Amino acid sequence: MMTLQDIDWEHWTPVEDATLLFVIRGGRILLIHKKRGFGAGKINGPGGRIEPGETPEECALREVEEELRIRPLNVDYAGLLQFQFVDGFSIRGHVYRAADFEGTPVETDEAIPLWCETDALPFERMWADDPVWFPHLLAGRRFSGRFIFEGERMVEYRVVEEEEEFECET
Ligand SMILES: COc1nc(N)nc2c1ncn2[C@H]1C[C@H](O)[C@@H](COP(=O)(O)OP(=O)(O)OP(=O)(O)O)O1
Repeated sequence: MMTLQDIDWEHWTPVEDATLLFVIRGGRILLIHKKRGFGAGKINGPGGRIEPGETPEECALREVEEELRIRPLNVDYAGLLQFQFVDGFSIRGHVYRAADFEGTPVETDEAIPLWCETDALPFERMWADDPVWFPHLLAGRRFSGRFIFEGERMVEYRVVEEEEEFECET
């Protein structure tokens, strides 16, 4: 079975680059029930794949607007997630948090909005990696994580807190 140590992470290039953006306000976090795309059927943050010519932050804002019709405000970079699947697929997630937003979240073709208390998250309906990095996200810390997945099963992971300056180029 593939392990974290089998991968040269410094030279690792993902098949896909994607984003996640979490609005966290007043003890609640805005999640979505994902209707299509990778991870359809799960609860996740709004987000999606980065398009050519787009920065990760531009993608994060575009995806939230497309999926929930809101505009996040006071956005800051939160972390980086590197997912390697044993079948060869890989995806890198650039994670952002926002302290506020304009508009009203609505259901779209892509997502159903879901406000959750930050101390009662529905991890059983989320990706298996989420419980290991959400504590950093919710605490306002920067983090990075490396993960091996076999299908939807998380085989191994390493998540660390990062310095403020840490950010990744695509
Ligand atoms: C493997 O673990 C993962 N955990 C979490 N929390 N989120 C993940 C994981 N793997 C991928 N993601 C996220 C990253 C992106 O937000 C989406 C994938 O992008 P998606 O397929 O939704 O991309 P779109 O461009 O929106 O695609 P469609 O236009 O076809 O909907 O999953």
